[in-house]
Amino acid sequence: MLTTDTSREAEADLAQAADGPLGILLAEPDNWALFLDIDGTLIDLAETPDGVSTPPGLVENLDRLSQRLGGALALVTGRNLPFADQLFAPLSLPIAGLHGAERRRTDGTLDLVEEDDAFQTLKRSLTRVTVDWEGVIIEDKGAAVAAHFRQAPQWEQSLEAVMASALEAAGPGYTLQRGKMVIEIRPSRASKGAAVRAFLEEAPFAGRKPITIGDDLTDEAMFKVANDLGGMSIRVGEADQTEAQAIISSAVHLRQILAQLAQPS
Ligand SMILES: O=P(O)(O)OC[C@H]1O[C@H](O[C@H]2O[C@H](CO)[C@@H](O)[C@H](O)[C@H]2O)[C@H](O)[C@@H](O)[C@@H]1O
Ligand SMILES: [Mg+2]
Repeated sequence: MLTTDTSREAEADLAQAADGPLGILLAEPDNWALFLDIDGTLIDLAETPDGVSTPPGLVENLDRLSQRLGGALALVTGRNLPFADQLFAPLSLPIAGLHGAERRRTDGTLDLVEEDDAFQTLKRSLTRVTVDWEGVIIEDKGAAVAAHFRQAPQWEQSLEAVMASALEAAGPGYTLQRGKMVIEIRPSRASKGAAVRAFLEEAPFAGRKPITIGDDLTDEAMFKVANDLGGMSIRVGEADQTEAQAIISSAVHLRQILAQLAQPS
């Protein structure tokens, strides 16, 4: 029974869940691994980075689905690990954070990035330079930093210039990452695609084909990996250009499909 969004479109999505692109998870749960982006995919976008919330039932459904897949379900996000973890507590799923640069494996071991003094100085300087730019938010994620302009699109060009010169100061270990109303500097050592490949070398992901689901530019790297490995790539929401093989219309609809897939059979 649907508890939210009873539109015809949503019901059609639900009816198609078993027959649609994700129905394969029910048919062959031992053959597939699921890699899920967070913002704009599992949870709805909000005006500010801290303004997001986890919809009721999502944690329980992810837990059930993970069990159904023998644990082969991982989050792959631009967030840092502590923020993502508090969104899905008490679950502690395998996860790649900072766009793939950091990982927590299924066995709980961590692969983290140390931020150095120079990067801390750079983040402080970004905050100082933009302090009077009303609506701009600098999100400190440890070894990555995001400059948000969702509430202040008039600052986009200025932020592009500031982030470009900050990237030069950060040096070759970092790269620029564009996203929805955001410009980020993140470690260049791994992408979301590389994180998916790394998970696929480890139990319980090894030997399975990946299904990657995301909504933004950063997710294109994991779409490409899924396509290259004979898996499946799904974009949430329409995009002018994407490597994804299929589209799911919104995060709401994806959650409804996941809820159905998570139901006991
Ligand atoms: O890879 P994701 O899990 O999708 O994370 C990507 C970025 O998401 C967050 O920013 C985006 O969501 C915010 C909250 O809805 C929104 O206000 C912002 O405009 C979006 O760009 C997050 O703040 C970033 O750190 C993530 O990298
Ligand atoms: Mg996203």
